[in-house]
Amino acid sequence: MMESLSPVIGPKLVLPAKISLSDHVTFGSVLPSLRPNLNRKFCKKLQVHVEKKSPTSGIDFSDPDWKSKYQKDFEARFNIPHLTDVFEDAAAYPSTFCLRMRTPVTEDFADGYPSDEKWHGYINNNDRVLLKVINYSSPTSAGAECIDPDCTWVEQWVHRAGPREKIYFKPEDVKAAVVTCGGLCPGLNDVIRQIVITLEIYGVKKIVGIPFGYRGFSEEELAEMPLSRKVVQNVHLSGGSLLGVSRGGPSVSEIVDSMEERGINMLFILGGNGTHAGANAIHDECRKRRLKVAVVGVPKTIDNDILLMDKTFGFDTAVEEAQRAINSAYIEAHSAYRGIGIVKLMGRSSGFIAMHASLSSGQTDICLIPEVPFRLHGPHGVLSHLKYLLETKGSAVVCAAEGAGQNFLEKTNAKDASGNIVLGDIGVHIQQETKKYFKEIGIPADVKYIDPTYMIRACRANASDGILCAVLGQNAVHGAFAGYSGITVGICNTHYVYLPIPEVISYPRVVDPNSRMWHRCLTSTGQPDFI
Ligand SMILES: Nc1ncnc2c1ncn2[C@@H]1O[C@H](COP(=O)(O)OP(=O)(O)OP(=O)(O)O)[C@@H](O)[C@H]1O
Ligand SMILES: O=P(O)(O)OC[C@H]1O[C@](O)(CO)[C@@H](O)[C@@H]1O
Ligand SMILES: [Mg+2]
Repeated sequence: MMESLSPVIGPKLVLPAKISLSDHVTFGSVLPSLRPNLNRKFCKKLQVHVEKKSPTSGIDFSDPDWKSKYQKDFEARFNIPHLTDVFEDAAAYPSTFCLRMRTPVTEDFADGYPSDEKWHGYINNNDRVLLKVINYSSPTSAGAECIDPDCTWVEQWVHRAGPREKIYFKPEDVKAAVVTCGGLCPGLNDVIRQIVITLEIYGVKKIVGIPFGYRGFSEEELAEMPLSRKVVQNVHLSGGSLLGVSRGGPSVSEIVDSMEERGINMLFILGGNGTHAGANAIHDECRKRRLKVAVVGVPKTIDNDILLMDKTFGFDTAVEEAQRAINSAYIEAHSAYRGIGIVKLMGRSSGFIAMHASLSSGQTDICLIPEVPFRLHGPHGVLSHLKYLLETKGSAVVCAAEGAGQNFLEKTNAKDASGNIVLGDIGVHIQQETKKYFKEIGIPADVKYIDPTYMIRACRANASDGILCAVLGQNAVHGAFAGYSGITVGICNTHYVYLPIPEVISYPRVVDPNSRMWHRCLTSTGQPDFI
């Protein structure tokens, strides 16, 4: 059945005024700037949560000043909350963070490591990073992200991350806490380590880890873990989280009660979309209670589903591990008589892992992601193509993201402790349907199924993620000392930035089927349209 919806954006639409919701129209195929305008019914169908308020709705593009108005609005949206917004007279102090340091004479460095030189390597509060760097000449350009119908160039600046000259906390008054929430992700220990090391360089002595995610704030048997450079020195050499992770847990007000009791005034929260929603709510609650607290997030997700960033830490490592599974599937399939290897990879609502692992391995013939609808049966379905591949190549490899093809599976309505929907197993389904299909048509096929599940995230970070984690961890501490709260750290166009939390979690980032990267994946696999 076809549904229709009418995104409202202005007089001239880049998209047809009425989008027919057929299998061809997905959230990802709609221009990113228009996505927030899509109606909830449409987005619910695609399991994508959409911001209520659109950044572009209500803009009159016939107004000659629309661009400056948009830029002003953008600046306000990307303003990063600061302690002085609430505490106008909050005192600022010269930073105790210094790189030209001397070896401390004693263990006592309450004022930061000693230095005899004036340090001039700080970031100016007015430094900005350009969020979007491509000037698309036409909305029809592959992957074009447009604000107005003509795809006019609009500068979008965000705040540069790094150490500031003035800090808003005296190190001796700080009790800093680190917490890791959600699922595991390679690099969690690397980030914890850098946060602790950087806090010590500022001169902070009271640093604790909250065990097992937000639950550690409420469950009495979970004692906070004292952290120091000595404790974290080698933690990055193993995967997982030194502190443990969990889903679900106490309410925001219970968390803030616990922070007050413990005297925590700097909180570093590592997690994905859900965790960041929690972090923002904790920040809001602290403001409501007029607590001088800095809450800083560090986005963690192997799924890479956080908006605006080049990538999130752990993603690269997960892709590297995932391609090993694809390689095994390829070897099995290639060595078998008429072999088919099927690999299922994590990716709840985004197919980034499957797409990148398919591209990096170069051994995938069919890549299936949640953002691109497909059929299994029928003349244009996946199974017919598998038959063709067996006939022409002798073997085939399918890589499916866990969120792909959920429409083929029965919904259980089951949810995890955080309220995330528990998905059906698309990998097993494809395996069963493939076996059935080839049996029915009387052609032999040797089907091998690999589900690496937790193996792609329960490992230590690779070198590239290790560096990203180090920079993000350090910047999180610089942001907190600079007096910012309700922010998260990220990498945009290879530069490091602070972003207000609501802007990065208004909906999960998904693969854009109109992007060059998806086109490259299609070029690499050579797969047809399965619709
Ligand atoms: N809207 C919300 N407000 C407050 N807390 C939330 C919200 N959503 C989730 N949380 C809390 O954040 C924590 C982590 O959420 P979730 O399990 O969804 O993981 P995540 O951060 O999205 O990471 P992952 O990518 O592994 O799913 C949980 O403890 C959950 O209770
Ligand atoms: O089994 P768990 O811990 O709930 O985690 C599974 C989920 O975690 C993720 O890796 C990250 O959100 C998803 O891809 C996956 O659905
Ligand atoms: Mg989540």
